[in-house]
Amino acid sequence: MKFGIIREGKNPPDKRVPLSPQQCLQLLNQYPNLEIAVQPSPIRCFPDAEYAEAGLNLQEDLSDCDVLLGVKEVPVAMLIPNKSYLFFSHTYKKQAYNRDLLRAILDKKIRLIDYEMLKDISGKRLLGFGRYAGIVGAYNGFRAYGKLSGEYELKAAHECKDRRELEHELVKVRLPQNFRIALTGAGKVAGGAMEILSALKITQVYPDEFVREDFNKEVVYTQLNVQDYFKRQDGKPFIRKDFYQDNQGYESNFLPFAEHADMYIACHYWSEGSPLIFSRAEARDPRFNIKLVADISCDIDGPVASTIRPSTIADPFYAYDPQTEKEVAFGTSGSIAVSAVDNLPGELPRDASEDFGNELIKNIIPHFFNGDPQGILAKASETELNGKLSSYFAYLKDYVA
Ligand SMILES: NC(=O)c1ccc[n+]([C@@H]2O[C@H](COP(=O)([O-])OP(=O)(O)OC[C@H]3O[C@@H](n4cnc5c(N)ncnc54)[C@H](O)[C@@H]3O)[C@@H](O)[C@H]2O)c1
Repeated sequence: MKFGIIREGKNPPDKRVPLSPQQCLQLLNQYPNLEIAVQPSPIRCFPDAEYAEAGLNLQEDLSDCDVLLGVKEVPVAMLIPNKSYLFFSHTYKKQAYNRDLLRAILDKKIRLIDYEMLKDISGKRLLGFGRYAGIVGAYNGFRAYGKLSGEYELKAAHECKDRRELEHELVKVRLPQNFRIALTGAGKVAGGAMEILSALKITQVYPDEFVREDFNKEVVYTQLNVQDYFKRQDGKPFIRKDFYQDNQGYESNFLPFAEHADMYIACHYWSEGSPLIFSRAEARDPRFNIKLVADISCDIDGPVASTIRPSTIADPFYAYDPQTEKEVAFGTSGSIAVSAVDNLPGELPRDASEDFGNELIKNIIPHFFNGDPQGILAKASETELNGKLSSYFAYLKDYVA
């Protein structure tokens, strides 16, 4: 079997890779029947020279490969017919902007395995860039706080060579006594963000303690899950499974936490129809105390009222005025500072890529060699080599018609 690592073709260019040079070598050692070719690229975070130095073949034409691996959507003109591809296609929710891409994939008889659809038997996603989104997003939150307070200045994450340098920057962070942080979510993004909180040695407390206790001037944070920031409208106990099955009949329970928090790090997943976490009206409530939101989830005009637009790596911060419901200059009195970069892993592309590659090697690649007994690859294949949608994605028929 021959794998090919494709050059990213989407604009703006993405520097991330699915496998680093060392990870390619690890795979070649592990699977004697495997070959790997790398398409040259001027923009990768691991330059061509590093792949070449590792002894890997750089080749422009990947038509002799069986499986092609990328990161972002592959432009239609770059698709090679009759191959298996792995990348993030953003098509499973029938996203209109990628309809022509999926049509072309069917037309060219390509098997598309979408990274986002690779799940274990319990339905948990097996790989993604979420952890590094959490790491960089939380870091950006503390960078924003330094600017807001004028107490310290952190280097931008994308100017740090790697995660080590980024963590080293954290020694500059100075927070006031009694500073309190609320964090929503319990997935990979939250895990990454909590790595930064733990590097800062910030103490975690239970949600009920967070709203009740005095922490004797200690800086603390609390992690809130759906049952903490939402409640049932009928007052009955919250059962997570029921909420995931049907999100109607719930409302926000976030205000008690917003009343006791100075900073909010949003790491939840949010689905259409779920309650808002805090509304525009709640942001105006005199009890609402949050001054800074690091919104890693980054749903625009969604559950976090202050996230009115995404920000960029080059210009990551803005502010929201709850009274006028408009954007104002960062630092404006009475406003909520916002950090809402929507491509966070791109700020630390080497570390994020290595983390992704490790999960790919551990959780996915073995199934190319073991007959895929649990159907992990099969269930993530939106299309087949015969030019048809797979049975798992038959619901996309009207989308590609
Ligand atoms: N800004 C970026 O660059 C970036 C990068 C990667 C991921 N993300 C976003 O971060 C978010 C979290 O990603 P993840 O992989 O940790 O997600 P996940 O699927 O693991 O879910 C995270 C948590 O969200 C909560 N949750 C689940 N369903 C919910 C609902 N309907 N309403 C409210 N809360 C719910 C639960 O606590 C769950 O543990 C996603 O929205 C993802 O798109 C952003």
